Amino acid sequence: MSPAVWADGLRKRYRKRVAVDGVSFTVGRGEVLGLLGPNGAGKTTVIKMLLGLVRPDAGETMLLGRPSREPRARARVGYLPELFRYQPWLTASEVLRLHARLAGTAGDPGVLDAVGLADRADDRVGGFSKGMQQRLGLAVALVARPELVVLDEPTSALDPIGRADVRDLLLALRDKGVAVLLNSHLIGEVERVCDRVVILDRGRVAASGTLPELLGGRELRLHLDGVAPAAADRLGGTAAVRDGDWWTIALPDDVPALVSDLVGLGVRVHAVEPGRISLEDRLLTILRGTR
Ligand SMILES: Nc1ncnc2c1ncn2[C@@H]1O[C@H](COP(=O)(O)OP(=O)(O)OP(=O)(O)O)[C@@H](O)[C@H]1O
Repeated sequence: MSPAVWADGLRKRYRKRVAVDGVSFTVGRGEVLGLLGPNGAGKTTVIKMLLGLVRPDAGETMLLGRPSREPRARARVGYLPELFRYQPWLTASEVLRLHARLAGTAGDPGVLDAVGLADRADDRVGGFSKGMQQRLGLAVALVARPELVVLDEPTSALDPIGRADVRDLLLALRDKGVAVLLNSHLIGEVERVCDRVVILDRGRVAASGTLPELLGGRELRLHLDGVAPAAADRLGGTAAVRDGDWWTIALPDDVPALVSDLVGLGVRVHAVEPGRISLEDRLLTILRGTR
């Protein structure tokens, strides 16, 4: 089956400013991909090129196996834009009916419930709080039962419970085989739900990979006591980071040999575990390294 998103060599320049400079990536069916990067990195421009809302200067995009410019490709795609407003005089269910009709489907009657707005179905959107508008935006993105959902900052206005609800919603979509492209500055949220991450910086892909590829397996944490200078040398000397009885070192090739050497040097080894840095730390390292 063709991937949900296929983007190859995307470029976009606004006057003299290069916004996107050769970006390629894919989103598999049923995969949740996070797009991360600092302000102005080009994330929204990439999303708009994918959806045919901005014309790329170069590069190609396919959605669900069809060129993005074909309306039939976009019919199976749900989109929550970063900035949006619905007609304030319509009720929530009228907004949804309108969008279902525009998509040419009967619409999914369960979406208001899924976003926690079932009890506000007949209220006018003009009286909704920001977070409620964002929930409605999510419902609009989902109403036509899409195979791909593109969400640009879906939780910026949501309270912590709302964010947790959206996380559950995204995981449920993935379980149904729906692909999700998520643009969010909330790194913790991306870390919790995304299978893979693409990090953009100044219009280019600075790094990409699965979370284990980006975060895991590079460090080892050890809980030790009785570390004499010889043992500290074996741990890497000044390269080892010590926090009380916990030591963090670069992952050695042979962990059992290290442990046995430490024991031989009189160290008591209480715990040895893979060190996993946070996505936030990794992101900062990558972005600082590319500047
Ligand atoms: N319509 C436009 N006209 C001129 N420049 C634009 C336009 N849209 C985006 N840009 C420029 O392109 C660059 C990338 O912007 P974009 O909105 O894609 O970034 P972003 O990664 O989504 O940022 P943020 O995290 O702040 O939303 C920025 O330098 C921006 O000023």
